Amino acid sequence: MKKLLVFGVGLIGGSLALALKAANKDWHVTGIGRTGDSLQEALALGIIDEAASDPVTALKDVDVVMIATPVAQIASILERIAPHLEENTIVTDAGSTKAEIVEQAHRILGEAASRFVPGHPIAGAEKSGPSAAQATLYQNKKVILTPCAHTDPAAIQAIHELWLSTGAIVRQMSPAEHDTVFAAVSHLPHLLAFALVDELAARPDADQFFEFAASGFRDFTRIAGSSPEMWRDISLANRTALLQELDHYQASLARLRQTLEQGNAASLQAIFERASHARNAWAERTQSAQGGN
Ligand SMILES: NC(=O)c1ccc[n+]([C@@H]2O[C@H](COP(=O)([O-])OP(=O)(O)OC[C@H]3O[C@@H](n4cnc5c(N)ncnc54)[C@H](O)[C@@H]3O)[C@@H](O)[C@H]2O)c1
Ligand SMILES: O=C(O)C(=O)C[C@]1(C(=O)O)C=C[C@@H](O)C=C1
Repeated sequence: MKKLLVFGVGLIGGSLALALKAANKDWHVTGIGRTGDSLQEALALGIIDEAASDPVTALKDVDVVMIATPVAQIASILERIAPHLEENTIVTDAGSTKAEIVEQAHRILGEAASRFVPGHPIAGAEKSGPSAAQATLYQNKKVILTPCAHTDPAAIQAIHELWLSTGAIVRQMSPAEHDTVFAAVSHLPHLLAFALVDELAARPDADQFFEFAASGFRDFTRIAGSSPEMWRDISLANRTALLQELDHYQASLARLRQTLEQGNAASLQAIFERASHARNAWAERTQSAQGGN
């Protein structure tokens, strides 16, 4: 019997529990939450075998601790578990940002930081909570691990194998490289979607706009339905890289605005052709890699 302790049994932690159970019936999963209600829901859905409130007893004989809470909660959870971690317990996380979490883990866990394997599954949705969890969420999706030179290779291997068993494709990066990349391809797009919807919704005649918004608006803004707490925490934790991406985007919008103001059809066409070509080529590559994005 292998024991997994999940802090935060929502979309990401719950999907990991379901995927591991689907791959190997031997996993026993305990959940620790912020509210009793969501743990009861996770129990009822068969995501966890047990709900716990005291991390000290819950940590006994645990093989893997997965922290899948919003990123601003991770440091205080590490502080709660640090004094009670057993020699063989490996700690990992699923946070969407990595540099700040790695720094916190080193500071809080001390020696035991060698058994902290930072991770980030590149799979998700705009839905939250245990009811959104799915056993198949990670199939053919990338998971990024960001260990450092001090991370125990056996711990890295164990977390690598854990994700492989969910059907994921595992890659490694440095925390800084991770945060730079995901500021551009994940965090900025979420900010833009939130900003667009917020601006439209604040207009006195917003209802009319929403009444006629169709699939283009739906595609662009799906992610604005995501958890506000999660995205507040991601934005703040990756603030430096995100501000840089915002600057690039604002410069690009300013160029586009000028082109439009000038009525420069050739320039507009050139910008749209480059973007359309790059977007279609990316979509084809990710589709031909068995849907792995
Ligand atoms: N949603 C995505 O698309 C996605 C993808 C990859 C990674 N992530 C990351 O995974 C993590 C979880 O995201 P999610 O989408 O599963 O969110 P979620 O809201 O579905 O689940 C998070 C759960 O954590 C619980 N929680 C909050 N604070 C807690 C605490 N102090 N102790 C214990 N439980 C606590 C919440 O009650 C909730 O049940 C976040 O760090 C997020 O950045 C999310
Ligand atoms: O599909 C979505 O709704 C997502 O936002 C998933 C998404 C992404 O940006 O691609 C969001 C945050 C994560 O950390 C990883 C994946």
